[in-house]
Formats: sequence, structure tokens, C-alpha cells
Amino acid sequence: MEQRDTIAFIGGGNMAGSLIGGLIGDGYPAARIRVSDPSDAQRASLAERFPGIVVTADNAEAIRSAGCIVLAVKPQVMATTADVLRETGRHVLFLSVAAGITSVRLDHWLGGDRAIVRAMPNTPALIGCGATGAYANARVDTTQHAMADHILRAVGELQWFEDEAALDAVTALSGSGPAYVFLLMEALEAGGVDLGLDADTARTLALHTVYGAARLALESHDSPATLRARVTSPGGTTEQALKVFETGGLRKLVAEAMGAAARRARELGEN
Ligand SMILES: NC(=O)C1=CN([C@@H]2O[C@H](COP(=O)(O)OP(=O)(O)OC[C@H]3O[C@@H](n4cnc5c(N)ncnc54)[C@H](O)[C@@H]3O)[C@@H](O)[C@H]2O)C=CC1
Ligand SMILES: O=C(O)[C@@H]1CCC=N1
Repeated sequence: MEQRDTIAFIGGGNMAGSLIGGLIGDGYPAARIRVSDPSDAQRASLAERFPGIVVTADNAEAIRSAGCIVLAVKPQVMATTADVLRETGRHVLFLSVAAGITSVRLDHWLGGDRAIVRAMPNTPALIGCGATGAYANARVDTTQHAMADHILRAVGELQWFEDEAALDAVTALSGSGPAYVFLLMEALEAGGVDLGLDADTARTLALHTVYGAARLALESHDSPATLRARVTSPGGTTEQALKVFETGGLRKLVAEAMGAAARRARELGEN
């Protein structure tokens, strides 16, 4: 990474930890990462996991001379958290990862005329395998855009959007998406156990199946539908399983689940 500015994380929970892990894994200097969190346990855990980062309970200390402030608190506490950041200089880039909170609302809470990137990363960022959607408001200049691009690209795939509303769809797809895949892993493991495998073996096979399928889909020029067809021998076993999924309405269920997530993102933005 060329950008060597200090990054301050406000909130050091799951998502901040994932981004910090990804950044350090990409070579970003730990000493240039500061995190503030009111939880003693959270600070102790971060300091242990990421030696060299600066942890503090004081948001004002964390943001001192930071070029980028990553807002990684829950949407429900964003208004009160942002309020105490109003005195920050106008040169600072704010990078919010909060679900649902629009840049316009955040700008208002931060005192107005702020450079804001609203991003929706996901937890595989921890190992540099994240998938992030991002939107920059009109106040973000070229240097700040490059800074956000560096930070988010360091932790995985990054897609920029011109239309901020797309971020609620990104939240429903890739933001929450790892949880859907983990649920599938749980179900595959349980299914394997039901069929007589021991739990450890079933989990190992389930995880490698999801990993292998994802890598194959990413590295192949063929669509997931084509790759699926290659597994599905006519008159074979997969065909029977897929019939159960289709008649059970799996596609519709996934669409409904994503719709519920997107709705919740919009609600969180309205609170
Ligand atoms: N967990 C995930 O997979 C993803 C989360 N997000 C977003 O990231 C944000 C954080 O989510 P998580 O990390 O999952 O939550 P979390 O609960 O793990 O972390 C939030 C942290 O903020 C701290 N905090 C609370 N008030 C604070 C304050 N005033 N100043 C500083 N720190 C404060 C809490 O002690 C906690 O450690 C949310 O807005 C969420 O929408 C976005 C993408 C994915
Ligand atoms: O569940 C949530 O609200 C957050 C946003 C996307 C993933 N986790």
C-alpha cells in the first residue's frame, strides 16, 4: 500500500477486526492503525491479535491526526458517536461501514460538508478475501478516493457504485452473505451426520466443498449454472438432490431472505 496515513477505527468489533486483520495481512503498518472501543475486553483482544496497533477507550485520542476515520460502530449508535466527531478537520475522510446509514444522514450528524465513503465490506476481509461495495459522496476528492480504494482493496474485491441506494442490495448479498454460506455449511455437516458420517469428517468435507466450488467458480470462465450442470449427471444423484431444492423453493427463499435483509438495512437508516 502506498498510502501511509494513520487510520483510526471508531468501534473495534467484528467488522473492524476483520478490516484490521486484512490490512495488516496486506502489509499496512500496524503502528499506523488506531482503534477506539469502550469495551475493555474488546481492546485487550485487539491488542493481542494485532501487536503494534494503538488501542484506546478515547475516540478523541484515536482520531488525532488521522487521515481516515473508519466508523465501525452499530448503526443504532452512529448518531451519538458521530456527534462527538463534529470538531474534526474538514480534510479528514470518513469511511462508514454501517448498514443502512446514508451518507447524507451521516454528513448531517458529523456537522456537514464532510468527505464520506459509505462502504459495505464483509468478514472474510480478515483473510484478504472480502467483497466490498462502496459509494463516495461529492465531497470526496481524488486523493481521498484513492485512500479509500487502497484500504478496501487491501482486504479483497471492491466494487464502486455511483448510486448509493445499491449499498442496501450489497448489504443483503455480500455484507450478510457469509452468514448464509456458513448456514449452508452447518446444514451440509448435519446432513452428513444424518447419513452416518462422524461430525469432524462431515465438517471437513462440507467446508472443502464450499471452498472448492467457490474457487472453481471464480477461476472458471463458465457460469455457476454451467458448472452446476457438469456435476449433474442425467439420471444421477445430484439431479435428485437439486429437484428437492427446486420444488422446495430454494431460489424464492433466498430472494425473500435477501429482501428481508435489504428492508432491514433501509429501516436501520431511518432510525
Ligand atoms: N459484522 C459484519 O459482518 C458486518 C458489519 N458491518 C457493520 O459494521 C458495524 C459494526 O458491526 P460489528 O463489528 O459486527 O459490531 P460489533 O458489535 O462487533 O462492534 C461494534 C463495536 O463498537 C463499540 N462501540 C460502541 N459504541 C462505541 C463508541 N461510541 N465509540 C467507539 N466504539 C463503540 C462496541 O464496544 C463494539 O466493540 C455495523 O454498523 C455493521 O452494520 C458491515 C459489514 C459486515
Ligand atoms: O447483520 C448486520 O446488520 C451486519 C451488516 C451486514 C452484516 N452484518
